[in-house]
Amino acid sequence: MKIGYLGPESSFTHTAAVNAFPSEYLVPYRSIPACIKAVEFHEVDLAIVPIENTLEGSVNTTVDYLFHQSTIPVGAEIVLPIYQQLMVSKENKERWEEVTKILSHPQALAQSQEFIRQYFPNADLEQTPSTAYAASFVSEHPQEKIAAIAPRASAEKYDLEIVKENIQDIASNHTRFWIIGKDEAHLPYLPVEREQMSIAITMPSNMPGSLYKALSAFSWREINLSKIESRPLKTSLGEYFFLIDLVVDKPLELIEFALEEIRLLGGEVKIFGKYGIHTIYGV
Ligand SMILES: O=C(O)C(=O)C[C@]1(C(=O)O)C=C[C@@H](O)C=C1
Repeated sequence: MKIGYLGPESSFTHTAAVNAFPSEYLVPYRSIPACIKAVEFHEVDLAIVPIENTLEGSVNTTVDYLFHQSTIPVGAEIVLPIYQQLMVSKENKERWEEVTKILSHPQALAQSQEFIRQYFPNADLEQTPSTAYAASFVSEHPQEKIAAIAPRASAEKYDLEIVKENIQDIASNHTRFWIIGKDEAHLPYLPVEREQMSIAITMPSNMPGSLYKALSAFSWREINLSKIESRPLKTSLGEYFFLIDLVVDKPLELIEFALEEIRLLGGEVKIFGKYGIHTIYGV
């Protein structure tokens, strides 16, 4: 089986992929849309993409692409602890405080903003396609006064020196990843903690209390929501869809009835998938 991921090797997504699929063939891609397209064009069987982080919230690129441009189902979720490290070339390890530019993926820069404000308030911040890409760039430009924020695995892979450890704004930082694709996602090495369903609903714009009415379909059936968030529909100002995660601890029929009730109210429902959540520990 071929599994696409946001590369290069040693990115957080790569770590999630290695833990989920230790013996499958992993294929790196340069962006999240490229990973999703690789599934659509059958270049890979499944892909793994980040969906949400404790500190920074939803990964909008993933949410928007899956909502607007794709019908690929979600088959499983992986939760990975995220520790950000500041790393420089071996040549710069004694003078890391002179760094004038920090490179990383926007999510990693945002997750480390308190650290950056405290230690490098004047540094330029440059966004890269992934954390591992930032680390590889630093290793290719060893003389430049630049640093990368990336995983420990990237420092090992690109022979960089970690000069400040675990610089993310909170100790307990996690990212959720979705495994997407038509094929079933079998993860024999990672036990399922619980089941969840993710959906997007769009309610008629001129209906007072439409969100309240939609949510009551879950409420009176005692279906628990673990997330609700609005995203722009990209049609006009004030038009949104709602991304909702439902806890699946009751018969599925009950959820199906609730979704049917929302449709009868005039709402549109897109089901991303019903899937198991697997947490990776000790990485
Ligand atoms: O850049 C990486 O290493 C990634 O795998 C991407 C990504 C993300 O998009 O959220 C994954 C986990 C971390 O939250 C930071 C970055």
